[in-house]
Amino acid sequence: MGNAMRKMFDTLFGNKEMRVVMLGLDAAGKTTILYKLHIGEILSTVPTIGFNVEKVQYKNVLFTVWDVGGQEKLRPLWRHYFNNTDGLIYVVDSQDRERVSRAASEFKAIVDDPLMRHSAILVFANKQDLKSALSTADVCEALGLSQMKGRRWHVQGAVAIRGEGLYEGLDWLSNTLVAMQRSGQITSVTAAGR
Ligand SMILES: Nc1nc2c(ncn2[C@@H]2O[C@H](COP(=O)(O)OP(=O)(O)OP(=O)(O)O)[C@@H](O)[C@H]2O)c(=O)[nH]1
Ligand SMILES: [Mg+2]
Repeated sequence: MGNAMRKMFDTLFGNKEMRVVMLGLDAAGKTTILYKLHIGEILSTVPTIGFNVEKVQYKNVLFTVWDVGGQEKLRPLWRHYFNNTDGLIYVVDSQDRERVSRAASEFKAIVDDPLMRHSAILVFANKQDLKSALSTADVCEALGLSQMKGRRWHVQGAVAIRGEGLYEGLDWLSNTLVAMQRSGQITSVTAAGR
């Protein structure tokens, strides 16, 4: 099907395409989440150097999900993925209590970036299977989500290695982005249009 035809079908049937960037500290579980959503399987992962990108269809939304490596030396590259992003998925390793404040400061830098100011924010409080994991409410508090004004956000507890919580999170993200766009709200900013 040609591009123009596809666009017409998409408009008729209400299909939407959304760009999502998935960030978080190294070993938070981002690549595990991406492939669980894309192929329905848990792959054994290695630390991501650079990025992975895959399409994920959920209901009538086709997400293009960018999963970017989270190691410290790679974090300055994150901002190169912000352009034209409708949704941020921020993944936190809930068991990594030592680095939760670092996870919070990196999160703040992302959501304060002018290119990300309209994006909907889904936080996965991942690794809830581990005994000493922070609760979803603790992760919410550590990231200062309640103090964020004028933003659409949601925290979802998850166990990526079992696929738990992932579709609940995507459900929120797709419903929120579709509702925002239907009501005329902007969800993304392009660098050129700043
Ligand atoms: N126990 C547990 N382990 C998990 C969970 N999700 C991911 N992991 C493990 O955490 C490790 C890191 O997962 P990745 O998906 O590679 O992490 P990442 O966020 O992509 O890391 P970078 O690519 O370095 O940024 C792997 O050994 C995963 O199996 C989870 O829900 N529970
Ligand atoms: Mg990775």
